[in-house]
Amino acid sequence: MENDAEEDASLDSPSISATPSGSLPEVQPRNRVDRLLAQRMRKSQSGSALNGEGEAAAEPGEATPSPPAPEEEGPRLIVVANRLPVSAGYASEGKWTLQLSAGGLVSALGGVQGFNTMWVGWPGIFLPAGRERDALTQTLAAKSCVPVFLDAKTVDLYYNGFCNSVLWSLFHYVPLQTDSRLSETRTLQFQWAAYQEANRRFADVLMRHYRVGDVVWVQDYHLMMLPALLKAKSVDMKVGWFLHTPFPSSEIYRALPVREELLRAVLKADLIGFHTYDYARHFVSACTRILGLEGTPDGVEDNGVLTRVAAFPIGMDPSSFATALKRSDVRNNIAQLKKRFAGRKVMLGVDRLDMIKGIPQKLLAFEKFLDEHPEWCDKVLLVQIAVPSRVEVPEYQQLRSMTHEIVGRINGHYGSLTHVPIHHLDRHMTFHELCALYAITDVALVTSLRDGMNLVSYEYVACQAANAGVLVLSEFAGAAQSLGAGAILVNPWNINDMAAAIRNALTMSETERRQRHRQNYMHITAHTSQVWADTFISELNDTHVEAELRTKHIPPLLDEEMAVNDFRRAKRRLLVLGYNATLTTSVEAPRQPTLHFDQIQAWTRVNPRVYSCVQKLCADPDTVVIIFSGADKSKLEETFGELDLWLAAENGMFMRAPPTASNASKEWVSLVDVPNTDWMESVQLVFDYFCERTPRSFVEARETSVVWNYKYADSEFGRLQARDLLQHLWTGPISNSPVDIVQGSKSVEVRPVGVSKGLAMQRFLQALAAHDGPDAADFEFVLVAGHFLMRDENLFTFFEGRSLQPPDHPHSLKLGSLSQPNLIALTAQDQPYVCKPSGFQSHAVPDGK
Ligand SMILES: O=P(O)(O)OC[C@H]1O[C@H](O[C@H]2O[C@H](CO)[C@@H](O)[C@H](O)[C@H]2O)[C@H](O)[C@@H](O)[C@@H]1O
Ligand SMILES: O=c1ccn([C@@H]2O[C@H](COP(=O)(O)OP(=O)(O)O)[C@@H](O)[C@H]2O)c(=O)[nH]1
Repeated sequence: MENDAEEDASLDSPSISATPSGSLPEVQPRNRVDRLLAQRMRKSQSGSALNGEGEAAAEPGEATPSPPAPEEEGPRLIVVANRLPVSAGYASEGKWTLQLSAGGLVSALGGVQGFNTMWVGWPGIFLPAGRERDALTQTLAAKSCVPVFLDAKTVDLYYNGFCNSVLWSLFHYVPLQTDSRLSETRTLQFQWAAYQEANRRFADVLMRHYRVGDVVWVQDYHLMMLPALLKAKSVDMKVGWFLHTPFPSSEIYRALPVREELLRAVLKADLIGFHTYDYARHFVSACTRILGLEGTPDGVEDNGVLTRVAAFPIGMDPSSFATALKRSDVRNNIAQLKKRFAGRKVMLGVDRLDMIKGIPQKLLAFEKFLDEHPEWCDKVLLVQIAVPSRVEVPEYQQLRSMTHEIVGRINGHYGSLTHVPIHHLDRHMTFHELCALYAITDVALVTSLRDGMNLVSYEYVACQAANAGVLVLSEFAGAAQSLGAGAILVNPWNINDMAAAIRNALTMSETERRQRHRQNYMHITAHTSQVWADTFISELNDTHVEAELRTKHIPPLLDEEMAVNDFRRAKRRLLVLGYNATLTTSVEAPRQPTLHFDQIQAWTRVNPRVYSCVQKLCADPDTVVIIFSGADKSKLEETFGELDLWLAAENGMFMRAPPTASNASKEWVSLVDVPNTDWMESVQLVFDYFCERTPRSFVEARETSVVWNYKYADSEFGRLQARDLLQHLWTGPISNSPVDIVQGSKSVEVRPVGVSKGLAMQRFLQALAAHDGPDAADFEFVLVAGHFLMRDENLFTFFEGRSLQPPDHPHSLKLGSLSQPNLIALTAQDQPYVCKPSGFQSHAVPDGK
């Protein structure tokens, strides 16, 4: 596309960054975070000299990007895209012309105002370091653009190769091609290496310009590694990623050889956006099925860290088209075109010449229509703009030949001396030429085989206020989900259906046309590119603040010595201890393919040193100990039954008081209502089936829960099996049962809904007070140590911010260490407490206590 750059963007293009004020957008504050941001925005707006002087905002559709504002105060929006909104052309020594780049991404972002925006991207030209590169950099700086220079080889492998032959194809449901030559395999490796290298170059350039507080918005499939690279350099950076193409079904995506690397890298962003809910759902499903992560209604969760995933349908700027249609040159153009095509209906196609746009299918449907309705032959014509795109890629070159062949055939067959059915233009139109064409068209044909959104359909609607022309729209374009009500939807693979749709559109009554147009017009004016950008950025700010708040919940490392002192000083103490992997000695399971839970039970032993420490602690009348475990009652009883401590089995489902506690019996009591367990048998059957398929995994069947554990299996294979197992469970035995599925690091547990350690802890404290008197639960020191899962074990939140002391007590509870993700510790002192992942055997039991 960059090759046919002719016009100067300053004369004939929508504004790409009309931000004379350099201000952030005024979005309606929705919550506390929004209000804070809105305050900041107002501050930055009032500080803006240009705004303060009341300079008019640039006219949409006409203005050039605003000058850079490197010295301006306040956060900026940094848009990082493969391509800058302008592509460079050499004029003369030290002089460069800039041409607006093509495609919906640039059109949409061009319609966005109100941000202090800086662009980072490739300028579409190869230049060695030196005077000319410096001159171009300066020219671009005047448009708030920062170039990332790439060499020809990198662009070929990264852009033509990995981006367009691999990712673009696959994301549009075109299967990856395999060549029998060994060199082809190497090519993919080189392309992948170049893709990573190019992403690193973008990251390096961005980091040279980034200022703390800036919002970084990464665009599209070209830069999927960028969120990870940026976060590695600055963990606090606000990073959003938006995909402009479809995200395919995980069944398609999983064919990609580097599927995991790309997913993991984009997941580092704070917010991930797609055009439609379907694409977002596909992405979440790819993360759950390929990475084994958990999909939630808000996004994807990895060990307690959430990446927000949501749909943000893009739009365009209808006002720039309305303004353009009033210009005298555009009106003259409209008049000329009307005169030229008088007496005939005009159909229009505007596409980059791309396989996904379904241009051959459109032509074939037109041919079919003419064949079936010869009476229309000299009464209708199709203007097809096929903008050259990615001209270096062989598939695009083949498409061009094929398209020309079909056009030639149709024109040869159905044309006459006075009429040419298809006006096919292999060229880029200027914005104002396009406006005129849109305005005189009776029927627009958008026949994409797949399309992220398709803004041409929006633009057509924007220019049809007078005519109320008909939009024939592929059901495979993202736009079908927003403009489907007013358009005639077609399956582009069904040529007969499309031919019928053409007839329907050409003969539709004016009343119906106006009704359909009104429907679509309402949509495009409500869902503009401005709304899209404002919503995304506002959501990104919120998400980032929420993530920071969550991170603050992760306590700092504890100081061991201080913890011991705190323990000594405290008058009353509570120790909440896990069992498995906290008090036990780890053992290597024998290398046999089949393992049974009974065997595992037999090997699992409490570390003798730890046991004697726990014994001493229990003997202390001021220290209360409770062992909190997923294990069943019998195991806990057999191991700790003689000690003067509390036991909570099956994650708090059952509790037993110490044998010596006053009024205590050796009876287990249920902490929550004993649930219906009708589902257990069928779940166990599924688990058994997976045990057979997964060597060295085993099933633990308890009274009210069942666990499939693969900690001794091959971890990679186990993870894949766990993913499959989850699918089986969700669609099978538990689909209507009152259960929770809890995914551990190497296990899957099904348990009654609502059983949680937080709730059980609350019941335990009540039981303690009932047994030992109302003061028994007044602790000055609390330690919780165990390999508790982050998501389901809400012990953390139970203690967090809670003072077990009377309000005037000097000690408040404080969160402790996370020296290992699953190990938590709390203390009642001001200073945090140390607890090592190896358990607390080395330090938690002070000598002489
Ligand atoms: O930069 P190119 O390789 O020349 O390609 C042009 C752009 O094509 C793609 O556009 C997509 O974005 C539109 C706006 O969101 C959407 O309506 C359309 O369906 C997509 O195809 C590509 O995603 C961009 O990155 C390119 O710049
Ligand atoms: O000759 C042309 C053809 C297209 N476009 C613009 O290119 C964009 C195409 O965006 P769309 O979302 O339809 O598809 P994409 O090309 O991004 O896949 C639209 O804004 C068009 O106005 C243009 O400026 N000149």
